[in-house]
Amino acid sequence: MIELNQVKFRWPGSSTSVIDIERFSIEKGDKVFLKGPSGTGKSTLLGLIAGVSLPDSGDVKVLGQNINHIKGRQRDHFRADHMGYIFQMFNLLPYLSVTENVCLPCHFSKRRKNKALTHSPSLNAEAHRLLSDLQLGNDLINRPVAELSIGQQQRVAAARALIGQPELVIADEPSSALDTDARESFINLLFQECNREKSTLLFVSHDDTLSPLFDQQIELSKINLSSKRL
Ligand SMILES: Nc1ncnc2c1ncn2[C@@H]1O[C@H](COP(=O)(O)OP(=O)(O)OP(=O)(O)O)[C@@H](O)[C@H]1O
Repeated sequence: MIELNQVKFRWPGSSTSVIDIERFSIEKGDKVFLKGPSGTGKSTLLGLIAGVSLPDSGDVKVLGQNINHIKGRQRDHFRADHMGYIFQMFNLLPYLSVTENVCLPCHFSKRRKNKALTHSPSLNAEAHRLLSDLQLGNDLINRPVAELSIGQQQRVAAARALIGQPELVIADEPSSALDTDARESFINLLFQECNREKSTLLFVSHDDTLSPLFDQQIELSKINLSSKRL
């Protein structure tokens, strides 16, 4: 599902690479918990895997496709078709409603739209199914997303990543603003949706109590030569 070879990445203006990974791979269907101290490059690595950032050298392959060799717009399409991304800052569109935000990936990807429609009679119905499983009340679904609490926005971001069952779900600190009960239903839904289509889950968190739930736990410093130099 994911294969990195000799990948180096340096942020503009920085004198050293934040990512320096010789080899790293994740099998299809695996649920992987990625951890490491703050500022060591976890979000940067997720951005490279999603093709949001491009490495200075090396290969990043997702589903056998070398994504740093795909041109800009095609890369955006590839991401929309195959990946659901829960960003640390959510990246929701504040002027759209909750339902509109969740359905958004299906407007960029026919593949995701068709998959969503195999589960529910309409995109809105599928969005509402996911939101209801995430315990987000019906009264909120038509509200502008900016009016929601941070924990509620986090669940909208999760539903948006899961709609249309992408093969790869990338989650960057997705449960940090949730209380214990909401966190449990959040993780359950994430696993249930990923199991349904054998989606791969790459989950970054500082909450170590969640790590035993995953198939694999990876400490970034173990694979990243740059962390070892810090
Ligand atoms: N857009 C950017 N421009 C320049 N430097 C950046 C940018 N984003 C991150 N960095 C730098 O890259 C390093 C790694 O940051 P990153 O966000 O990947 O760490 P992280 O492990 O995800 O941290 P946290 O656990 O706090 O979210 C940091 O030194 C950070 O300052």
